[in-house]
Amino acid sequence: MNLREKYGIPANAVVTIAGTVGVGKSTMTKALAEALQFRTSFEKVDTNPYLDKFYEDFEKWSFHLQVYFLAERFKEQKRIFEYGGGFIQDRSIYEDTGIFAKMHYDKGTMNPTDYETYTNLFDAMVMTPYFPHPDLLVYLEGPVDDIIGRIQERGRAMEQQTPHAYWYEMHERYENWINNFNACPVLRLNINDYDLMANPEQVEGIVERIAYMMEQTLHLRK
Ligand SMILES: Nc1ncnc2c1ncn2[C@@H]1O[C@H](COP(=O)(O)OP(=O)(O)O)[C@@H](O)[C@H]1O
Ligand SMILES: Nc1ncnc2c1ncn2[C@H]1C[C@H](O)[C@@H](COP(=O)(O)O)O1
Repeated sequence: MNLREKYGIPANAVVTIAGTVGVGKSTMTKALAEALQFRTSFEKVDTNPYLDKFYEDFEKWSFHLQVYFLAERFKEQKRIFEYGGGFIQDRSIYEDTGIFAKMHYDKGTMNPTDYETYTNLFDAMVMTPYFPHPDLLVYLEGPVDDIIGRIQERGRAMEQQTPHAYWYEMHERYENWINNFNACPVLRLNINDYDLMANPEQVEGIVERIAYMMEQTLHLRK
């Protein structure tokens, strides 16, 4: 019996992992997918044709990058829908608009017309049958300096060269964003409370909390 069966998590569940850059989403996605025998939906960073350019010149590439991410995430959403669920998704589509696009618009590195075009496109795309909300959003949080340390260690040059002020601002925005998020149920996990790299067996406790949360929200919906 795998952990999904042990804790009664539906085989068609969709769990999305959210949190700031470097917090540990991909690591969590892999661990949960293995534990639950679910498929994964990852952000593809290495093949993204805009990401490097974006970090070099936010103003020039913000719009291109957001449209690219939106298309990629929508394709993934469609794939999840076609398989009938059973997925762990690395980053939610809500963060693209609620964190990244908004942050660059507010900072003046995405112009107002582009921002309006992007948000119109986003609203039109997510309001389709291909866009069921996830059953649960697992939100990873932790001290910003620890997270910056992980970004430095991971070694993506474009992120290492980005001023720390960018990560501080993003971290603060994430806090505000999650406190107001209500598109689906949320399970908050602090990165100081588990370490899946040193102690992979801790995934079971996380699965248990996911199952409990899902059961509670199903009861509430009945
Ligand atoms: N528990 C942990 N302790 C230390 N480093 C970690 C831990 N979990 C993840 N990392 C490392 O932190 C970096 C960022 O993790 P990752 O899962 O890629 O984050 P994200 O997908 O949120 O950007 C990676 O180099 C990863 O190996
Ligand atoms: N919507 C986005 N806008 C700008 N940058 C983004 C967006 N989504 C992801 N990113 C960046 C942030 C990181 O540099 C990489 C991958 O993110 P990660 O949190 O490490 O999975 O893409």
